Amino acid sequence: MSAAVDTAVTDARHPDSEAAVVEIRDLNTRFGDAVVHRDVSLSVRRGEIFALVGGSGCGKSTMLREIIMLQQPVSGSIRVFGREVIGLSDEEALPFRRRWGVMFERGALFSSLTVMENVAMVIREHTDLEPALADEIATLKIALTGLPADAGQKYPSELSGGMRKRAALARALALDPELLFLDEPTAGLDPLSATGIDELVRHLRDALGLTIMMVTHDLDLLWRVADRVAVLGDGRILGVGTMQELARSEDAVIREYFHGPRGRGALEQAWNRK
Ligand SMILES: Nc1ncnc2c1ncn2[C@@H]1O[C@H](COP(=O)(O)OP(=O)(O)OP(=O)(O)O)[C@@H](O)[C@H]1O
Repeated sequence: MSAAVDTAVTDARHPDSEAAVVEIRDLNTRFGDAVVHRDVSLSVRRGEIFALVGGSGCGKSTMLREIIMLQQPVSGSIRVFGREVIGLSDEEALPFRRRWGVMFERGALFSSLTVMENVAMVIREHTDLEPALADEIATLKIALTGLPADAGQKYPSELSGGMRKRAALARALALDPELLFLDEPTAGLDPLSATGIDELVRHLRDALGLTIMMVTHDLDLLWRVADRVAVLGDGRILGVGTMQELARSEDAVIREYFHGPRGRGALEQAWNRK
C-alpha cells in the first residue's frame, strides 16, 4: 500500500468526529458462520461524495442497509449526524429518516403511481402540507433532476432506465435531505445515460450542499465524481483515499480493481479528460 493510501486509512480510522456525517467504528456483521464485516471503521465527511467499492458480495449493500437501519450488525457503532443509530426503535429512527434520502438500485418506485405521485407521496407521509403544495414541491424536485416537465404524469414503466433513476432521485430528494445514499446509481444504464447521472450527482451535491454516500461498481462514475473511495474486501477496508491515491496503491486487491481490464479503461479515460 502506498504512503498516501496509508495516511488516508489512518485518517479514516480516526475520523474528525465534528465533520463526520456518518461514522462507523469496529463494525462486525455475520450471517450464520459467514463473516461479512470484521472491525470495519470509516467516516464520511460533511459535503463529500464518498464511494464504497469492492467485489461482488463483499458487503457494500449490507453496510448501507445497516446505516439506514434496515438491518442490525452483530457489534460496533454507527453514528449518523453525530448520534448512534444501532438499536433505535422505528419511532426513534423517524427523525433520521427525514434527514436522509435513499435511492435503491432498482429505483423502488411504485409502478402503479405516476412519478409525481411517487414523489408527492413521501412529502404527504412526512409532513402536514396541503396536497396541492406537496404536488408543487414534487414538481420542483422532478425538475431538479433534469426530467422534462411531462415526466411527472408518466408511470415508471413509460420511462427509460436513465429517467427512472432520475425519478428515483427526485423521490430521494423529496424531504430536502442533508445526506443522500445511492446504491448503484448508474447500474444498467448505457454510457451516455450513466454520464448524465454522474453530472447530476455532482450538480446536486454542489447546488444543495449534500453529503453523498454511494455504493457502485462503475469506475467511470468513481473517477468523475467521488471525492474519496473506500475499498472493501475480505471483510475489511483495504484502503481509503482519492481515486488518484488508490490507483497508486500496492495492495494486490486494490491493484486488480484499478489496473485490471475495466479499471485500465476507466483510468485512461480519466487521464484523457484532464
Ligand atoms: N439477509 C441475508 N442473509 C444471509 N446472507 C446475506 C443477507 N444479506 C446479505 N447476505 C450475504 O452477505 C454478503 C454480502 O452481501 P451484500 O449484498 O452486502 O454484498 P455487495 O458487496 O453489496 O454485493 P454486490 O456488489 O453483488 O451487490 C453476501 O455473501 C450475501 O450473500
